[in-house]
Amino acid sequence: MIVLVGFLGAGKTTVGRLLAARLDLPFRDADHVLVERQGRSVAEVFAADGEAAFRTLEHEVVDDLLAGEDAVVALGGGAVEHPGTQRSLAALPVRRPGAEVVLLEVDLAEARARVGDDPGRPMLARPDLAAVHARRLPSFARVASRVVATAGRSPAEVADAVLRAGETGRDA
Ligand SMILES: Nc1ncnc2c1ncn2[C@@H]1O[C@H](COP(=O)(O)OP(=O)(O)OP(=O)(O)O)[C@@H](O)[C@H]1O
Ligand SMILES: O=C(O)C1=C[C@@H](O)[C@@H](O)[C@H](O)C1
Ligand SMILES: [Mg+2]
Repeated sequence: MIVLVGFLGAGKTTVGRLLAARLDLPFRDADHVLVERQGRSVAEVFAADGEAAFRTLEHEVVDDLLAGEDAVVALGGGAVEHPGTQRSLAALPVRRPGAEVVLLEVDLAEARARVGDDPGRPMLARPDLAAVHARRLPSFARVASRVVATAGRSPAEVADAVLRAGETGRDA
């Protein structure tokens, strides 16, 4: 199992699909599963129930995916904000030997350039998005077993780097 984490716009969904195709594994995206279960968009859940409720729903989805069939799993950009999700990710290599949590790195400016002002990503409306990005960095680092830079790389090049990073833990 490969689990992709990283800030919104890092390319988890895009690269995850490519990796799954290359590895001949199913692709699962926590945001898509949550939306399917809720019958509502991410933006609708944020607007009606708030971010904390979204994180609780997201945690349930992530735990199910981590315990489920072998797959490439893309998480939402804020999944590490939930302490239970952090614990589940930290425990993954013990629960599933060989499983990897891969951090796709992106800085805030690049992330913003990629996603624009997508209304489907309600976190973009936060005036303190820079602080959100900064406070997630240590959580990403704590749960990741591999780290892959995405700046200046196409999604296909990022997927290559994820596969290469298996040997060293870092793709530099
Ligand atoms: N390496 C890359 N270089 C340039 N653009 C990219 C790259 N990876 C993804 N993108 C583009 O950035 C946008 C966001 O990508 P994607 O939806 O895969 O990000 P994400 O990490 O899944 O975000 P979220 O956390 O919001 O789900 C898409 O338009 C995608 O085509
Ligand atoms: O960074 C975030 O907090 C989010 C990222 C997306 O993947 C979605 O999970 C949602 O838009 C929240
Ligand atoms: Mg995504």
